[in-house]
Amino acid sequence: MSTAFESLPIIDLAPLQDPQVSPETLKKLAATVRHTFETVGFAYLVNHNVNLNHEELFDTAREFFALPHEEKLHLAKKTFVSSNNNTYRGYFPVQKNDTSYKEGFEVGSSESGDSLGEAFGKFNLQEHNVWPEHQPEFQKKTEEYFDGCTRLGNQLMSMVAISFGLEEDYFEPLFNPTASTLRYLHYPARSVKAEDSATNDDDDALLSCSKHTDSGIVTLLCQDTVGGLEVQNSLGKWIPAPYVPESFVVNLGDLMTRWTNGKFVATMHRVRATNQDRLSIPFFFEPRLDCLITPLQPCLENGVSYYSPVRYGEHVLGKMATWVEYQDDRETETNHTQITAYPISVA
Ligand SMILES: O=C(O)CCC(=O)C(=O)O
Ligand SMILES: [Fe+2]
Repeated sequence: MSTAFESLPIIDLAPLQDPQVSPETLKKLAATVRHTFETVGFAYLVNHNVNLNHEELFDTAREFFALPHEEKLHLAKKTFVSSNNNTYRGYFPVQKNDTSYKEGFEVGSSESGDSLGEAFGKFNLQEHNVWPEHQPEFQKKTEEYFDGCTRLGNQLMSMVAISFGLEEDYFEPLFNPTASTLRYLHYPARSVKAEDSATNDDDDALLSCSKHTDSGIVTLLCQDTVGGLEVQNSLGKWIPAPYVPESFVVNLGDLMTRWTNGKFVATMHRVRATNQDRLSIPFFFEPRLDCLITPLQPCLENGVSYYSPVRYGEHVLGKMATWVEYQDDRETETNHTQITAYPISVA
């Protein structure tokens, strides 16, 4: 059940980095993780084991978004450039009249291919990544970061397992191979005086990303120093989640609520517009495409399960129908090509 939190808790993962850690200490940490996931659904993670040099990571993101618009379009999903083959991975441009105001580039596991389970629908959820030409460093750094986030995602799921009295490695086979997505995001500066119809939330906040809950399991977000992320508490109040050095912001998606039979909360969040460009890099830690999400036994209430089982891949396809980056609408193609570029300053 969500609560009237006034700030995001900080979870110190140092015990996970200690090879001599005792089972009692792990249990204590697992209980903290569970409590946070049951009440706030959002936290900062510090002392994690991802080799995270924020400056370098954001330089990598900036390098991508600074590519010529035409080069980015070459990597765009088929929804935007019908002659391209990639349907699920790749670039999406800022869209006119969108309630969000962002461009992004998405990659999946380098182990994609046939190993994630069976294929689902007209979007190929297991297609190979596309990469900018002549930028081997970009691919290498992105893949390293993807692997680091995957390790951290697995560690968090082992804390969840311990907290419910399950085997520590209960979730591991369900996340291997993972259908996770790493998304580089660039929110161009947006001012109140913007010509295009800027999005305002019901409290009149000008937004760059409209309010939503994430759809999957666990999100690990790395954000730059600009700020703007806000998280809604149980009273409806928006609580800022500013940059904390070398941390991740962790939050849960709707499927985690389902998996825990309603115990863990997928908390609403949004991004306020600023007059500066903002970069963020969410990593959506997801299971195998064929993983069946059935409420966990220890989460049942007197044996009662409140949610029917759903397969991860099918759930994603259902959600995609509502995501603007996947609207199969020829109008969209015309719309976005009117937007020639959103230059980003390269530091
Ligand atoms: O950019 C952010 O801070 C949040 C992004 C987000 O919520 C999302 O992509 O789901
Ligand atoms: Fe989100």
